[in-house]
This record gives sequence, structure tokens and C-alpha cells, in this order.
Amino acid sequence: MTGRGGTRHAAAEAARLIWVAAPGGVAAFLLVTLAEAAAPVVAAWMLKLTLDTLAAGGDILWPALAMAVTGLASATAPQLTRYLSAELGRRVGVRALDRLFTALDRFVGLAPFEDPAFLDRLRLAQQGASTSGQFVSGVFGMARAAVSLVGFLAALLVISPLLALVVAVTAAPAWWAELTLSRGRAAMLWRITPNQRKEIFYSQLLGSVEAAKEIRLFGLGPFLRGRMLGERDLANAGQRAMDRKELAAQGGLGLLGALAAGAGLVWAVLAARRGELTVGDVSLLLAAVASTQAAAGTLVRSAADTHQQLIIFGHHTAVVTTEPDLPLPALPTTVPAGGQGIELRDVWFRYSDEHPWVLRGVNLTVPTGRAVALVGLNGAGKSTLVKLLCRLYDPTRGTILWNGVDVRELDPAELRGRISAVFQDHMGYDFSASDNIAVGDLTAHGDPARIGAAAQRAGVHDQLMALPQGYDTPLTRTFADGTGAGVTLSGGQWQRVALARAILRGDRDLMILDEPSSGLDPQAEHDVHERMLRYRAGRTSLLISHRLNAVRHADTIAVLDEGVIVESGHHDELMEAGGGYARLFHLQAQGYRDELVTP
Ligand SMILES: Nc1ncnc2c1ncn2[C@@H]1O[C@H](COP(=O)(O)OP(=O)(O)OP(=O)(O)O)[C@@H](O)[C@H]1O
Repeated sequence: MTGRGGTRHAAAEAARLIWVAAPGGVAAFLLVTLAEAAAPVVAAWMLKLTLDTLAAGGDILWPALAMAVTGLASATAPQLTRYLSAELGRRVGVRALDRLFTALDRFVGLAPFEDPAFLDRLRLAQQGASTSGQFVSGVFGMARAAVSLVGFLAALLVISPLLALVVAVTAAPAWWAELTLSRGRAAMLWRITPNQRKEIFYSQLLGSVEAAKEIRLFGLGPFLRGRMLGERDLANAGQRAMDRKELAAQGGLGLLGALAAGAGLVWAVLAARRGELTVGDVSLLLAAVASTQAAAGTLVRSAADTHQQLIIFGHHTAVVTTEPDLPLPALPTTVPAGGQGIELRDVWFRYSDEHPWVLRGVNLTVPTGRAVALVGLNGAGKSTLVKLLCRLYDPTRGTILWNGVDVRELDPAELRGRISAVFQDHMGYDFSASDNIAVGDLTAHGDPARIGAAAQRAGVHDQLMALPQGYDTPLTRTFADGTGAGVTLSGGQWQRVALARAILRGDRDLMILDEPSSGLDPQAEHDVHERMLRYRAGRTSLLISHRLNAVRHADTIAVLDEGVIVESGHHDELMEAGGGYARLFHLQAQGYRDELVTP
């Protein structure tokens, strides 16, 4: 949680953000706020002047006119304030959101996105970003209330210093209580964020088309709804406890204020009866006591709200200023040309200290221009190894060298610029077909020739052309962008789109194919493998597949077993050695042969 220093830092950050986002808006808001704040004080003084002048039989034209002008200002200022506050909120909100997601993009690896505490903080940071514009209204609301407070306190001081003191003193506990409550509320919001994130998760699940099949078939609706409501109940319980604390504190403080106001009223009436106060004095006093208390209340509440928002905004500041999750080189090197390729040297890896070892001393070389295949049972660590190559994590021990240079010495953007990949769990974006391929290399965005060529090589061009709006067809039924009905591709078609995406990245130094054909029918699989064989020729590539027939042409096949490379060589060598690879290969081939001989 953010402490006092953190709140101060967040306040400075918020002020900077707001000023940069809309300096003109801040100035206009300040002017209107001051006018709005001064109006009631001026009006009350003018009323006193009018009444006293009237009682003395004088001319009340000027005080009455001044009252009318301040009335006009009071009537129009709130609307103007509301508009300016909303506009400032929008501008500052956009800037804060941009800053947050720019910072998020700077995280190099995946670990932060797998850290629940970070995800909680991110949610509050988003909340802080979207409400950051409200600081201006909060702070100016405080300024407005402070001006009114000072004005009315001054009026009270003139008439009765004692009453001024009593009103000021009764407001003091409210200040302390509200700030304590705001801290408590911010802490409560942090505590219930995990529940709120889970509630969002369940609600999205209940509304998602991907989950709808299983939810309906397995009858999961009531179960998931129950869990969603359970999380809401937990969050509500936290909020309720806080609300009750506020009720008790604010109720008590309200009572104290009412007692002070009542005492002031009795005193004023008695003093007027004794002839110590004029009619105007009584009118000003009544207005001043009520308005001082109202202004003090507004000041305290605005301060408390702003304080709470600052604590929440502290999460935004914390995310934006978080150190990179993986160490970045001060002076990045570049990969020298013409090296031996990529080498994993005694690489050990586990996802965290609490997780088991996934890779245990892997030594593997992917020589330049050669194809290496990685095979192994489920959970052997193949996809993990791919993630390390892309530097989505760093090895816990050991090194990955690219042409002799440790990949940690490279700028991650340069490293990734050299790699093209089809991940096992590749994405299907709710975009058009064309954009779904273009994400592989955004320089091809809006270049139908390049996108079409990549789709052709991945063998999906004809299918995309046959869609209702060809490449412009949305590959989603979730959004309606006015481009006509979207479609849902089949699993295999998506796989080819992902392949086209990787092919679009063109001549990268390393092509990674993690299960590129798992969802394909036998004919498509054969076709894709033929295409990839041609495409890979002469390129450095790492291929992962459970279909051993698809990897047999690789220059080297490495068998990963529980995080260790247990065999490595060409297909014929491994078959001759008669180890695990040969056993798996025979097992697969046997399956097909059995099918053939069984009538
Ligand atoms: N993000 C993660 N956090 C924690 N553990 C993980 C994570 N990703 C994978 N693992 C674990 O690491 C081990 C290796 O997983 P990995 O995905 O690398 O296996 P794989 O060889 O690619 O398997 P498959 O053939 O099933 O795709 C598994 O035990 C898995 O549970």
C-alpha cells in the first residue's frame, strides 16, 4: 500500500499529469471556481448591508444590484464548473490511460502478467487512471470550500469571535476522521480487488461465446453464477463494514455540528433581544454558521475524496514507475553476423521459486540455416524453452547465446525482431482477416499484396477470399463494425492464419513453429508440412510437434524428457539407436498400420 510519502509522490505525479494534459482547462476551471466560491460570501455581506441600510432608512440600490450580480454568478457557475470538470476529466483520463498502457508495454517478460498482486495493482491503476481527472474537481472543490470557509469565518469573527472558534473547533474532528476513513476506504478497496477481479472473470465467462458451449452442455450456469455472486458478497461485506464505520463517524460529527449551530442560534437570538446585534447581524450570523459548517463539511469531504483518489492513483504511479521485470542492458549489443546460431548452455528454468524445475541443464544448439526439431511428452518443457528463446523469461541458471552473444545483452525489441513464431496457443483476434494476418508485421498493414502472399503460402488465401467480404470480413461475431456479418473460422483455418502471420514476418533469422499443425486435417497437415519444409529450407528453424512424421526431415531432432535433452541426432540415427524417440515413432506408425490392417 502507498504510505504518506507515496501519497505525496502520487500527488506530485497527478499534478504534473493534469497540468500537461490540459493547462488551459485548469486555468479556466480555477477562475470559475474562485468566482463560484466568492459569490455566496459576497451575497451574504450584501444581504447584511442591504438589511442594515434598509433599517437605517438609506438607499439600498447598489447593495441590491451587487446581490443580483452575485446571484447570477452563483446560478451559472455550477453548470460551467460541471462542464469544465467533465472535460478536464476526459483529457486527463486519456493521458493517464495512455501512460499506464505505455508503461505496461515496457514490461519485457510474462512474469508480471502471472503475478496476482501485480494484476490487482493494475486494476486499481486503471481505476486511478480513469478517475485521475477528478483530482482537479476535488482540489478545486477544496479550494472553493476553503474560500467560502475563510469568508464566512471572517464574517463570524466580526460578529462573535467565540462562535467562530466554536464552529472551527467542531469542524476539526471531522477533518481527522474523514482522512482516517479515506485511508481505510482505500485499504478496503485494495483488499477487495481480488474478489472484484474474480467477479469480473466469472461474469465475462458467463457472457463469453468461447465458454458458452461447455457452460450449456455441462450445466455450469448456476455454479458459475453462484461463484460470481459469492465474490460480490465478499466485496460487498468489505464495503458494508466500511460504510458502517463511516455512518457512525459521520453521524457523530453531524450531531456535534448541529449542537454547535443550535447553540449559536440561541445565543444570537438572546443577543439580538438584548440589542447587542442588529437584524443584519443576525441574518449574517445565521447564514455564516450554516455556511461555515457546510463549507467545512465540503472541504473535509473533498479532501478525504481527493486523499482516497490519491492513494488509488498511487497504484497507477507504482505501475508506471515499476522497474523492468527483466534486467535490460545499459548498452545493448547487436547480434554479430555469420555466427554459429543459437546455443542453450546448461539452461535451468523454473517459473518461480515455488515452482518445480521445468528445464534442468539443457544444452542445445540450433545452427544457422538448419532445422532443429524438439519432441517430447506433454509437459516436458518444449514450449517453455521457446518462451526462453523469445526472452519472455530469463533462464534461472545458464545462458542462451545468439551467435555467441548472451541474449540478455540484446535489446529485447531487436531480439524479437529477429524471430518469427507460431505459438502453440496462438491468438485469434476479433479483427478482420486482413488485420489478423497483418499483426504479424504491422509494416504490411494495409498492404493487400503482402498479406495475400503470406496467406497464399500458408494455404489459406482461397478460404479467406471466399468469405463474405473477403479479407475485410471480421473474424469475430462479437463486434459489429458496420462491415457486415462476421464469421468464425474453424480451428484449422485459424491455425493457417497464425501461420500466415508468421510467414508475413518474412526473412527473420529464426522461425519457431510450436505445434503448427495440431488442429489440421491429415490432408491439410501434409500440405502445411510440405509448405513449411520448402519455406524452412536454408532457414534457421525450431520445430515442435507431436507428429513425429512431421519432424523426421529436420537436421537434428532433440528429445526433451522432464527438462533434460536425452537424445539428439538425425531421424535415422535416432531410429537406429532404438531409444525413446524410436519407441514413440514406432508407436505412432503402429497406430496407423493397425488401422490399415484392421478390416
Ligand atoms: N506459466 C507457467 N507457470 C507455471 N508453470 C508453467 C507455466 N507454463 C508451463 N508450466 C509448467 O511447465 C511444465 C512444462 O510446460 P510446457 O508447456 O513447456 O510443456 P510442453 O513440453 O510444451 O508440453 P505440451 O507437449 O503439452 O505442449 C508443465 O509442467 C507446466 O505445468
